[in-house]
Amino acid sequence: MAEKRNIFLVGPMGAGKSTIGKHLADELHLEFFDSDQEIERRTGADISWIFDLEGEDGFREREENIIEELTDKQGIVLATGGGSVISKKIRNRLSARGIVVYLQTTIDKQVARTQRDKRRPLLQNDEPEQVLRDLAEKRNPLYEDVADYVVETDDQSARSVANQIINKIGL
Ligand SMILES: Nc1ncnc2c1ncn2[C@@H]1O[C@H](COP(=O)(O)OP(=O)(O)OP(=O)(O)O)[C@@H](O)[C@H]1O
Ligand SMILES: O=C(O)C1=C[C@@H](O)[C@@H](O)[C@H](O)C1
Ligand SMILES: [Mg+2]
Repeated sequence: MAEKRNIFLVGPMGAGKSTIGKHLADELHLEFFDSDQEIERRTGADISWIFDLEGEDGFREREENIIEELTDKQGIVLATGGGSVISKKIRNRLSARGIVVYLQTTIDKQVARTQRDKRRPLLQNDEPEQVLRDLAEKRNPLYEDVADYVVETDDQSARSVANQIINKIGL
């Protein structure tokens, strides 16, 4: 990958972007970033708090800025926020600056993987499964549109998904 030295992970909440991204960066000796964690680190506020204070629009603006900045780097693995692809600007930026891998999963797995932690404001309601279905309907075409590679994550450990990505990309 002479001209494209970054790997960007996209996909819905619970697909494993943050977890798999760390394994991938370790294996490839690349630097790891996570847009959600970077926003939290810089603001000193967790994502739910940012949603409360600034609304989703405020969060999306921060997300766009941070992804623009991080994608200026070379030699990174970036786990993006699950909703970041709704921005055309972000999709274009990801495509231009690296290899984009869409981590796919089923709604059932998403529910199982996200139900225990309270970090995701969009799922803090009585019908998280329905929310995930509605988001999938809107966003799956966007993940597909931006992806160079699609990898299914349901029946493998995070570490083996990372290895599968490495094999697929041919690194
Ligand atoms: N392939 C996998 N097999 C089993 N568990 C997994 C797998 N991938 C991720 N997990 C677990 O699922 C949970 C959610 O994963 P993670 O936080 O990496 O998702 P994410 O895609 O980054 O979500 P978000 O968009 O909300 O940041 C974590 O507890 C993680 O350990
Ligand atoms: O799918 C989404 O819209 C989100 C996913 C998470 O990564 C966070 O960016 C936030 O909880 C919103
Ligand atoms: Mg994450």
